[in-house]
Amino acid sequence: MTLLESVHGPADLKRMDQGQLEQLAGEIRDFLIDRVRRSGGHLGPNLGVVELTMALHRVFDSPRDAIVFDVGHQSYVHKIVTGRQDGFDLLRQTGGVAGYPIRAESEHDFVENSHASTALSYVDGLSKAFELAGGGRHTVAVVGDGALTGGMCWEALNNIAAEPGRPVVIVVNDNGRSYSPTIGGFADHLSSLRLQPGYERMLDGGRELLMHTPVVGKPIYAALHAAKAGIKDALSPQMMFSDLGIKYLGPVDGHDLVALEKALHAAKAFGGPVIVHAVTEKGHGYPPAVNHEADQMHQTDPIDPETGKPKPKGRSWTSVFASELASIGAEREDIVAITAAMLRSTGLHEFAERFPERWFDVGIAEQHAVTSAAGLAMGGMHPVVAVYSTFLNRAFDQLLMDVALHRQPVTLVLDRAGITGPDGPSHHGMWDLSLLGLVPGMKVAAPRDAATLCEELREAVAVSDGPTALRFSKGSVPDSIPAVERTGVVDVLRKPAEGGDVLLVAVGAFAQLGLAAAERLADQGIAVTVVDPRWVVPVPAELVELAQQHRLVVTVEDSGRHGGFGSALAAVLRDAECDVPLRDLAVPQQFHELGSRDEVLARVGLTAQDVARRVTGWASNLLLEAQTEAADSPGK
Ligand SMILES: Cc1ncc(C[n+]2csc(CCOP(=O)(O)OP(=O)(O)O)c2C)c(N)n1
Ligand SMILES: CC(=O)[C@@H](O)[C@H](O)COP(=O)(O)O
Ligand SMILES: [Mg+2]
Repeated sequence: MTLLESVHGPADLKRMDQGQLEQLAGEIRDFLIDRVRRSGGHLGPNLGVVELTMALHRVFDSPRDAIVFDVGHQSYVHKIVTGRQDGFDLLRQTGGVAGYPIRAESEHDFVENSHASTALSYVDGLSKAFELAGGGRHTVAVVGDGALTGGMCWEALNNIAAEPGRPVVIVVNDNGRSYSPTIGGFADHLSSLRLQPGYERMLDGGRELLMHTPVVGKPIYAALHAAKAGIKDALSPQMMFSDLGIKYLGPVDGHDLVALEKALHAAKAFGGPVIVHAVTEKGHGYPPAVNHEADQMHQTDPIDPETGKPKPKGRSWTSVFASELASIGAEREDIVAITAAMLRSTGLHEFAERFPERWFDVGIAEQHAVTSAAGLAMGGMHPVVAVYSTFLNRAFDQLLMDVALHRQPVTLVLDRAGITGPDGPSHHGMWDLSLLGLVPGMKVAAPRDAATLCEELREAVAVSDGPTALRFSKGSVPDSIPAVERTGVVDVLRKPAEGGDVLLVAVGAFAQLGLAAAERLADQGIAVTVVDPRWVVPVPAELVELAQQHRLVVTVEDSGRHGGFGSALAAVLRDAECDVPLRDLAVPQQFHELGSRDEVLARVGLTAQDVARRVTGWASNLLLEAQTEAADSPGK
């Protein structure tokens, strides 16, 4: 039996001696590499927190003490040492362990939301609750250097610093990277501290210095800023803002179990808010991850055991966007690009390589990204802000009041729109259409293939009097789904010779699904016209006339039903006094349990077969009614 097989909970860790712990760390790394190569997942981040997580579970008493992981993508080790090794055979899959903490999985898990920069707010609240309940419980936030660039962290720090008596431990997991190298003034100071010669000297012999390092106050980077002048000045007492009460311990070698445990015990004993600055390496212990040039295997797809590489995938929506934006950038100097710490995964890297002065990485700070874009637009630029759909949620007010209210020409490119899959319910891009439909002056396009993505992107950046957005899915993109004709902005993809009974309006990536359902329905004698609206906010007026030419309108969309395209079209038909019945098929407005994109879509009935079955039911009733009417009034 391996040591790892003997670990069923944190208590097993606490019994181990130093030699066993070192051996266990190696076994956990081997376990991670084996399972994540098979399933895909966040290999780099988790290899970087093996020792840190082991030390946390030895020093603190989870779940009595709450350990909260920011984002949560780096919680695999936490799961491994809290009795869930077996679930890794189906990591991030139905029936296995999720790739993020899940409360229903374990009492050791607190936060399921994968949106960054929330952990400090959670521990602020948890620590208040623990104190109100009598105290005696610690709260620990594990927050990455990337997550620390998010504004919520600073809001939380401001509150945590206000109460020096609360036992809040903030472990900064500083590996210098988000997806790409972490940016920003604070990150610079962290890295300057991490890279100062003095840091190495401290590591070698000055451990007691770490334990008695005086306080650093808010803003932390002000004290770290002094690090640029040399490590000794930065840590000298007069530099610290002790009156603000956040003690700073570090930097600590995040792969040295002894140093980590010393620092964490010191933090635990302190009894007030304290930061432990752990310096780690993403991918640590696995050279293919450490040396991975793009993002140190932040996120890997399943690796083919034969080739040792991820299975080849088709051309992605993201790659089509990446090359088209770079082309547009060559034609227009006013086009600038903004990423929130996800340059490559949102496809802005090609633009950035070609126009190094015209792109900005703002850190994991979507709110700032959108309002900064409004400023860039006011200054004469046309910003393109590329974010995953789900992360736009937190920048809604900035879009509404900083961009749209001022009618500024900002283009949002929402990647991973719709059901995404293995990253769970907080990652699905199912809220954007409901939110964007609320914004006066907003224009939203939903391309159906590579050709319409390029076309609609160009149409979007041509708009100069308000915000525009494109939304497209995760994964492979169809090259071209041709239209048989275009009516205004609406593309007709399928037109029955003798006129249609049903008008099927298929939004964006669901064009293929709509066409497949229409084929099934044709086999049953139901004539279906399939159209792609292309621009879905506001609803194209052409759809009213098209609806009036049919007995039934059905909409299919890969977005939340509440406030989605179908409900917006229904309102437009009502306002036009068009009484053709409409049925809207969309993602049910709920949090969808872990599963692949196809599994989740099948669960909610968004497959060609399900759509055809439901349309058959509706159409048959309508046709029956029509026949009955005809029989009841012959000669009419
Ligand atoms: C609000 C938000 N924006 C973007 C992301 C995508 N994202 C997931 S992990 C990550 C990088 C996190 O970096 P860091 O906190 O340093 O953790 P590390 O991966 O280095 O351990 C990003 C940007 C997110 N989860 N939440
Ligand atoms: C944790 C996080 O937000 C991302 O790393 C997430 O895993 C999305 O991954 P994809 O880029 O594969 O959609
Ligand atoms: Mg990091």
